[in-house]
Amino acid sequence: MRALFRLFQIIGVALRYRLDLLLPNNKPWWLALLFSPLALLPKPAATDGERLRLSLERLGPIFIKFGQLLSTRPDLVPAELVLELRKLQDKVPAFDQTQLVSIVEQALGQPIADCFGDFSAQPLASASIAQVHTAKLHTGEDVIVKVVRPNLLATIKRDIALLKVIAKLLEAISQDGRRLRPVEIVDDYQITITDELNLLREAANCTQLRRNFLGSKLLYVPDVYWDYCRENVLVQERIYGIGVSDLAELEKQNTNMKMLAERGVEIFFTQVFSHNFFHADMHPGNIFVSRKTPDTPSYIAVDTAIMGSLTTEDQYYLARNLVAMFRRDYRQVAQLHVDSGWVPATTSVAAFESAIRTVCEPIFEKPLAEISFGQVLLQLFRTARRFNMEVQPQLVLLQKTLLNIEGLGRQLYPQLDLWSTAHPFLEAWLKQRYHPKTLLQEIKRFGPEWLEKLPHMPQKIYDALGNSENLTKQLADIGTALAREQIRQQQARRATRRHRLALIALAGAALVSLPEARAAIEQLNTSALALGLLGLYLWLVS
Ligand SMILES: Nc1ncnc2c1ncn2[C@@H]1O[C@H](COP(=O)(O)OP(=O)(O)OP(=O)(O)O)[C@@H](O)[C@H]1O
Repeated sequence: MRALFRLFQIIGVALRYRLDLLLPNNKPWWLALLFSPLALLPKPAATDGERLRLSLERLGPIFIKFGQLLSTRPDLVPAELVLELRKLQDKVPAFDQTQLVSIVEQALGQPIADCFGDFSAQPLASASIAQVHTAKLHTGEDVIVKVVRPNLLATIKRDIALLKVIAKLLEAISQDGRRLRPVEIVDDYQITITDELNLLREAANCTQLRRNFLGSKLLYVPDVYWDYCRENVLVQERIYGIGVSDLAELEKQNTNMKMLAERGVEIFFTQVFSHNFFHADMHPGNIFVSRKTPDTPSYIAVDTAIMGSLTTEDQYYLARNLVAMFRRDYRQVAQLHVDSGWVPATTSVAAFESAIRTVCEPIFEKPLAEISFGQVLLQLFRTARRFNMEVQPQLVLLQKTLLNIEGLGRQLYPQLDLWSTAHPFLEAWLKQRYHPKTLLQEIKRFGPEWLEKLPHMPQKIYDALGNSENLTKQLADIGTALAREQIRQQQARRATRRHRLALIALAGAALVSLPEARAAIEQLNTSALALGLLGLYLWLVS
């Protein structure tokens, strides 16, 4: 019942903001008929993007977050909508204080005062999924307490189910709608938002990221207090950095902006290639700059809910692709896409190469400091999609993060030359991958596993041979059935021909035995007779 009410609410908002005008032009007749009365209404003054943003804001946090996700998919969503959706803010009112206390106490199984010395009921931040409070542990450490909003799961489930219905409808009504891949976007969203609900997952990601950068000059990750972490409560060391978008404050302490921007890029590539574990929600609200050593500045990252990692193969192909792209070796880029299996093996490498060249040449004509790495990848994936590249969620996540990092870096230091920072890193990584030392390490790493499997190998080979024998037999059976069917069809064709021959012979005998018919035949000229005989012959053999 609630879902039905919500559906009507969504339809009401969609009509109010004339979202029907956003639908593709080639909609089916019944839908056009359904919307035809709306044509009588005056044309709205606001742009498509503005109306979409306002309607999402009206539908609440789950839709706002969905809009934010859409804004990170310029590979699918038109640029005008992306710009407008980026304005979506999910700052929502804090939830009731008594509810807050009861959630924390229930989760931790003890009164708040027993855990924290100084718990602030006033949130430091309040977003759609969770809100963050400050506190002090009895041992003296300053911490933040992140608490998931109550009753969120049911709301998310209901809203996502409705979003899926809308997405399926959009896919069903037109080809343009399908091209936007709405179902895929909603699925992606479902995974992201459900992951964000589980703070134990975020805590585990945080611990791993912290370990990866322990002792690093580039990035600091706050510690997690595991004793106080539950699925809906996270307690973490409080950090006191400068927000990365607070340029005035950064300038005030004479931060080395060039180094800061370059270190951002270095962190990204270290995470993707050295650790294979990257922070995939790098928006400015989650990144801080340490107040220590402004001449060699370092970052602090929070909110590790969304992390990405690639398969070893994707890591390798990505590195080679980036290097080939920047050498403008489009043939190799196309070939790598085929070799990696990102596009089907049947793809014409020449046609793909030409398409990549068409989109990339205008980008590479610019000076290096103006080239957007993220845009290059975006254009590449867009082109690859036309060649049936399967969507690789982790690669999309990576490309989105790269766009974020780049945007951030250029804000700090507009002349940032990403390629000069990234290139040596990628070349070194590729070289190191084939270094005998690395191979030895791999053997050491996987050696015990291989040894473990070795005694079972003869049995496995025997089974595989058995399976292949079965397969051969099955193929032989299929072959026999096909041959039988062929023989049956041949026999049927022969029988038809015999019947037709008999029919012609009978008709001929009848014609010859009738004097009138004989006279008529004699009247026919040779070409008509030849044509008739040819017709009879074709009928016979058809
Ligand atoms: N360890 C911390 N120390 C100090 N401030 C923090 C810490 N963690 C989070 N914050 C503050 O709280 C804000 C929200 O935290 P966080 O991003 O983890 O929550 P969120 O609900 O996922 O928000 P959003 O959806 O906007 O990313 C951060 O932008 C930051 O200002």
